[in-house]
Amino acid sequence: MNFFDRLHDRIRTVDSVVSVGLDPDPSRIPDHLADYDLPRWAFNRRIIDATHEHAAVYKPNAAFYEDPDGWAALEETIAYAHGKDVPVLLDAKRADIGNTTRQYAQVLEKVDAITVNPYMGRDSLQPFLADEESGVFILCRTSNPGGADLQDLELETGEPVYQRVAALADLWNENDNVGLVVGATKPEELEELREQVPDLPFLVPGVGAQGGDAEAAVEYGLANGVGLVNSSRGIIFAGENQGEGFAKASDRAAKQLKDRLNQYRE
Ligand SMILES: O=C(O)c1cc(=O)[nH]c(=O)n1[C@@H]1O[C@H](COP(=O)(O)O)[C@@H](O)[C@H]1O
Repeated sequence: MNFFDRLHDRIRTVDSVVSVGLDPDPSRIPDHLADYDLPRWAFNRRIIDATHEHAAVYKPNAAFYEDPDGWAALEETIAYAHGKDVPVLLDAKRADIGNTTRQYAQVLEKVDAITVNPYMGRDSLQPFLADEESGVFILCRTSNPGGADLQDLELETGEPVYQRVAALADLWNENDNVGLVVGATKPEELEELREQVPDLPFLVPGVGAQGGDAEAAVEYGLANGVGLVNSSRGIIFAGENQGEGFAKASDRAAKQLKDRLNQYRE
Protein backbone atom coordinates (compact mmCIF):
# COMPACT_ATOMS: atom_id res chain seq x y z
CA MET A 1 0.00 0.00 0.00
CA ASN A 2 1.22 3.45 -0.96
CA PHE A 3 2.51 5.64 1.91
CA PHE A 4 -0.15 8.30 1.54
CA ASP A 5 -2.93 5.68 1.62
CA ARG A 6 -1.39 4.27 4.80
CA LEU A 7 -1.10 7.79 6.22
CA HIS A 8 -4.72 8.47 5.33
CA ASP A 9 -5.74 5.37 7.30
CA ARG A 10 -3.56 6.33 10.25
CA ILE A 11 -4.96 9.89 10.33
CA ARG A 12 -8.47 8.43 10.44
CA THR A 13 -7.60 5.88 13.11
CA VAL A 14 -6.16 8.43 15.55
CA ASP A 15 -8.13 11.40 14.25
CA SER A 16 -4.88 13.35 14.15
CA VAL A 17 -2.51 15.01 11.69
CA VAL A 18 0.18 15.50 14.33
CA SER A 19 3.71 14.50 13.46
CA VAL A 20 5.58 14.02 16.72
CA GLY A 21 9.19 15.02 16.13
CA LEU A 22 11.64 12.77 17.94
CA ASP A 23 14.64 15.09 18.30
CA PRO A 24 16.13 13.86 21.61
CA ASP A 25 18.79 16.48 22.24
CA PRO A 26 21.07 14.65 24.71
CA SER A 27 21.57 17.82 26.75
CA ARG A 28 17.82 17.99 27.45
CA ILE A 29 17.09 14.36 28.31
CA PRO A 30 15.96 14.04 31.97
CA ASP A 31 18.77 13.15 34.39
CA HIS A 32 17.07 10.00 35.64
CA LEU A 33 17.55 8.42 32.18
CA ALA A 34 21.28 9.18 31.97
CA ASP A 35 22.38 5.76 33.26
CA TYR A 36 20.58 3.75 30.61
CA ASP A 37 22.78 2.19 27.90
CA LEU A 38 20.95 4.23 25.29
CA PRO A 39 19.40 7.28 26.98
CA ARG A 40 17.91 8.56 23.70
CA TRP A 41 16.09 5.27 23.24
CA ALA A 42 14.94 5.21 26.88
CA PHE A 43 13.60 8.74 26.34
CA ASN A 44 11.91 7.98 23.00
CA ARG A 45 10.30 4.81 24.33
CA ARG A 46 8.60 6.76 27.09
CA ILE A 47 7.57 9.51 24.68
CA ILE A 48 6.10 6.91 22.30
CA ASP A 49 4.25 5.14 25.12
CA ALA A 50 2.78 8.49 26.14
CA THR A 51 1.93 9.98 22.74
CA HIS A 52 1.21 7.23 20.23
CA GLU A 53 -2.55 7.66 20.38
CA HIS A 54 -2.12 11.21 19.11
CA ALA A 55 0.61 10.56 16.53
CA ALA A 56 -0.14 10.30 12.82
CA VAL A 57 3.60 9.70 12.39
CA TYR A 58 6.82 9.92 14.34
CA LYS A 59 9.48 12.06 12.70
CA PRO A 60 12.96 11.36 14.08
CA ASN A 61 15.47 13.87 12.74
CA ALA A 62 18.64 12.00 11.75
CA ALA A 63 20.84 14.78 13.15
CA PHE A 64 20.04 13.59 16.67
CA TYR A 65 21.25 10.02 15.99
CA GLU A 66 24.45 10.29 13.98
CA ASP A 67 26.84 8.31 16.18
CA PRO A 68 26.97 4.57 17.00
CA ASP A 69 24.73 4.79 20.10
CA GLY A 70 22.44 7.11 18.18
CA TRP A 71 22.00 4.64 15.31
CA ALA A 72 21.18 1.93 17.84
CA ALA A 73 18.69 4.25 19.56
CA LEU A 74 17.13 5.09 16.20
CA GLU A 75 16.71 1.43 15.22
CA GLU A 76 15.01 0.64 18.51
CA THR A 77 12.81 3.71 18.15
CA ILE A 78 11.70 2.82 14.62
CA ALA A 79 10.85 -0.76 15.60
CA TYR A 80 8.96 0.41 18.67
CA ALA A 81 6.94 2.98 16.74
CA HIS A 82 6.05 0.32 14.19
CA GLY A 83 5.03 -1.97 17.04
CA LYS A 84 2.45 0.69 17.95
CA ASP A 85 1.33 0.88 14.28
CA VAL A 86 2.72 4.38 13.82
CA PRO A 87 4.51 5.12 10.53
CA VAL A 88 7.98 6.64 10.74
CA LEU A 89 9.10 9.59 8.63
CA LEU A 90 12.88 9.92 8.78
CA ASP A 91 13.86 13.57 8.56
CA ALA A 92 17.23 13.23 6.84
CA LYS A 93 16.99 15.86 4.07
CA ARG A 94 18.97 13.56 1.80
CA ALA A 95 20.07 13.75 -1.86
CA ASP A 96 23.35 13.19 -3.71
CA ILE A 97 24.63 11.90 -7.05
CA GLY A 98 22.66 8.84 -8.11
CA ASN A 99 25.26 6.30 -7.07
CA THR A 100 25.30 7.70 -3.54
CA THR A 101 21.56 8.25 -3.28
CA ARG A 102 21.03 4.58 -4.11
CA GLN A 103 22.78 3.84 -0.81
CA TYR A 104 20.83 6.49 1.07
CA ALA A 105 17.57 5.10 -0.31
CA GLN A 106 18.16 1.73 1.34
CA VAL A 107 16.92 3.27 4.57
CA LEU A 108 13.43 3.12 3.04
CA GLU A 109 13.45 -0.59 3.86
CA LYS A 110 13.28 0.48 7.51
CA VAL A 111 11.17 3.65 7.51
CA ASP A 112 7.97 4.67 5.75
CA ALA A 113 8.95 8.07 4.40
CA ILE A 114 11.85 10.48 4.23
CA THR A 115 12.61 14.15 3.72
CA VAL A 116 14.89 15.04 0.80
CA ASN A 117 16.32 18.21 -0.68
CA PRO A 118 15.85 19.12 -4.33
CA TYR A 119 19.02 21.15 -4.80
CA MET A 120 20.84 18.51 -6.91
CA GLY A 121 17.90 17.83 -9.19
CA ARG A 122 15.84 14.85 -10.25
CA ASP A 123 18.54 12.20 -10.63
CA SER A 124 19.67 12.89 -7.05
CA LEU A 125 16.18 11.90 -5.86
CA GLN A 126 15.34 9.16 -8.34
CA PRO A 127 16.08 6.17 -6.05
CA PHE A 128 13.63 7.66 -3.52
CA LEU A 129 11.01 8.60 -6.11
CA ALA A 130 11.17 5.12 -7.63
CA ASP A 131 10.13 3.50 -4.35
CA GLU A 132 6.38 3.31 -4.83
CA GLU A 133 5.60 2.29 -1.25
CA SER A 134 7.48 5.10 0.50
CA GLY A 135 6.71 8.77 0.99
CA VAL A 136 9.18 11.39 -0.26
CA PHE A 137 8.83 14.89 1.20
CA ILE A 138 10.77 17.45 -0.82
CA LEU A 139 11.97 20.62 0.92
CA CYS A 140 10.13 23.49 -0.75
CA ARG A 141 9.81 26.56 1.49
CA THR A 142 11.52 25.87 4.79
CA SER A 143 10.57 27.43 8.13
CA ASN A 144 13.93 28.98 9.02
CA PRO A 145 14.75 32.66 8.43
CA GLY A 146 17.55 31.78 5.98
CA GLY A 147 15.07 29.83 3.87
CA ALA A 148 14.63 33.11 1.98
CA ASP A 149 18.27 33.26 0.86
CA LEU A 150 17.76 30.84 -2.03
CA GLN A 151 14.15 29.69 -1.96
CA ASP A 152 12.67 33.18 -2.46
CA LEU A 153 14.98 34.18 -5.32
CA GLU A 154 13.05 35.16 -8.41
CA LEU A 155 13.72 33.25 -11.59
CA GLU A 156 13.67 34.87 -15.02
CA THR A 157 10.03 33.76 -15.35
CA GLY A 158 9.16 35.86 -12.29
CA GLU A 159 8.36 32.84 -10.10
CA PRO A 160 10.32 32.26 -6.90
CA VAL A 161 12.56 29.21 -6.67
CA TYR A 162 10.25 27.52 -4.16
CA GLN A 163 7.39 27.60 -6.67
CA ARG A 164 9.64 26.01 -9.30
CA VAL A 165 10.47 23.31 -6.76
CA ALA A 166 6.75 22.68 -6.23
CA ALA A 167 6.17 22.46 -10.01
CA LEU A 168 9.03 19.98 -10.38
CA ALA A 169 7.85 17.94 -7.40
CA ASP A 170 4.44 17.68 -9.05
CA LEU A 171 6.12 16.41 -12.24
CA TRP A 172 8.22 13.93 -10.28
CA ASN A 173 5.13 12.54 -8.55
CA GLU A 174 4.67 9.69 -11.01
CA ASN A 175 4.13 7.18 -8.20
CA ASP A 176 1.83 9.31 -6.03
CA ASN A 177 4.47 9.26 -3.34
CA VAL A 178 5.63 12.89 -3.25
CA GLY A 179 4.84 15.57 -0.68
CA LEU A 180 6.33 18.99 0.06
CA VAL A 181 7.89 20.46 3.20
CA VAL A 182 6.52 23.95 3.81
CA GLY A 183 7.06 25.77 7.10
CA ALA A 184 4.17 26.93 9.28
CA THR A 185 6.10 30.18 9.67
CA LYS A 186 5.24 30.93 6.02
CA PRO A 187 1.41 31.07 5.88
CA GLU A 188 1.22 33.09 2.66
CA GLU A 189 3.50 30.68 0.85
CA LEU A 190 1.48 27.77 2.25
CA GLU A 191 -1.67 29.26 0.72
CA GLU A 192 -0.03 29.95 -2.66
CA LEU A 193 1.50 26.50 -2.82
CA ARG A 194 -1.75 24.75 -1.92
CA GLU A 195 -3.36 26.49 -4.88
CA GLN A 196 -0.43 25.64 -7.16
CA VAL A 197 -0.24 21.92 -6.29
CA PRO A 198 -3.64 20.95 -4.88
CA ASP A 199 -2.91 17.23 -4.75
CA LEU A 200 0.45 17.17 -2.94
CA PRO A 201 0.28 16.57 0.83
CA PHE A 202 2.52 18.86 2.89
CA LEU A 203 4.65 18.21 5.93
CA VAL A 204 4.35 21.47 7.86
CA PRO A 205 6.97 21.92 10.57
CA GLY A 206 7.38 25.06 12.67
CA VAL A 207 4.37 25.10 14.98
CA GLY A 208 5.26 25.05 18.67
CA ALA A 209 8.85 26.11 19.39
CA GLN A 210 9.17 28.13 16.16
CA GLY A 211 5.84 29.92 16.65
CA GLY A 212 4.31 29.08 13.25
CA ASP A 213 0.66 29.42 12.24
CA ALA A 214 -1.27 26.27 13.22
CA GLU A 215 -4.47 27.31 11.44
CA ALA A 216 -2.69 27.93 8.12
CA ALA A 217 -0.76 24.69 8.60
CA VAL A 218 -4.03 22.73 8.62
CA GLU A 219 -5.98 24.84 6.17
CA TYR A 220 -3.31 24.64 3.48
CA GLY A 221 -1.17 21.70 4.56
CA LEU A 222 -3.73 19.00 3.87
CA ALA A 223 -4.53 17.65 0.41
CA ASN A 224 -7.80 15.70 0.44
CA GLY A 225 -7.45 15.44 4.22
CA VAL A 226 -3.88 14.08 4.11
CA GLY A 227 -0.89 15.97 5.44
CA LEU A 228 1.16 16.41 8.60
CA VAL A 229 1.81 19.20 11.07
CA ASN A 230 4.98 18.60 13.06
CA SER A 231 6.03 19.70 16.50
CA SER A 232 9.20 18.35 18.07
CA ARG A 233 10.49 20.31 21.09
CA GLY A 234 6.99 21.60 21.91
CA ILE A 235 5.90 18.01 22.58
CA ILE A 236 8.91 16.03 23.70
CA PHE A 237 10.29 18.71 26.02
CA ALA A 238 6.92 19.98 27.28
CA GLY A 239 7.80 18.46 30.67
CA GLU A 240 11.42 19.49 30.81
CA ASN A 241 12.49 19.86 34.46
CA GLN A 242 9.50 17.78 35.60
CA GLY A 243 11.66 14.68 36.17
CA GLU A 244 9.68 11.49 35.69
CA GLY A 245 6.58 13.53 34.83
CA PHE A 246 8.09 14.42 31.44
CA ALA A 247 6.22 11.74 29.51
CA LYS A 248 2.83 12.73 30.92
CA ALA A 249 3.55 16.31 29.92
CA SER A 250 4.35 15.19 26.37
CA ASP A 251 1.06 13.28 26.26
CA ARG A 252 -0.80 16.46 27.25
CA ALA A 253 1.11 18.57 24.74
CA ALA A 254 0.49 16.13 21.89
CA LYS A 255 -3.21 15.89 22.73
CA GLN A 256 -3.49 19.66 22.99
CA LEU A 257 -1.89 20.13 19.57
CA LYS A 258 -4.10 17.42 18.07
CA ASP A 259 -7.24 19.06 19.46
CA ARG A 260 -6.13 22.48 18.29
CA LEU A 261 -5.39 21.28 14.77
CA ASN A 262 -8.63 19.32 14.66
CA GLN A 263 -10.59 22.55 15.17
CA TYR A 264 -9.39 23.60 11.74
CA ARG A 265 -9.87 20.28 9.94
CA GLU A 266 -12.97 19.87 7.83
O1 LIG B 1 12.18 18.96 7.22
C1 LIG B 1 11.77 19.32 8.32
O2 LIG B 1 11.10 18.59 9.05
C2 LIG B 1 11.96 20.73 8.70
C3 LIG B 1 11.87 21.65 7.68
C4 LIG B 1 11.75 23.01 8.00
O3 LIG B 1 11.56 23.85 7.14
N1 LIG B 1 11.81 23.39 9.30
C5 LIG B 1 11.95 22.48 10.33
O4 LIG B 1 11.94 22.91 11.49
N2 LIG B 1 12.10 21.15 10.03
C6 LIG B 1 12.36 20.16 11.11
O5 LIG B 1 11.21 20.05 11.94
C7 LIG B 1 11.59 19.95 13.31
C8 LIG B 1 11.08 21.16 14.05
O6 LIG B 1 11.36 21.05 15.41
P1 LIG B 1 10.68 22.01 16.51
O7 LIG B 1 10.99 23.41 16.11
O8 LIG B 1 11.35 21.58 17.77
O9 LIG B 1 9.19 21.71 16.50
C9 LIG B 1 13.11 19.80 13.33
O10 LIG B 1 13.43 18.42 13.26
C10 LIG B 1 13.52 20.50 12.05
O11 LIG B 1 14.73 20.01 11.56
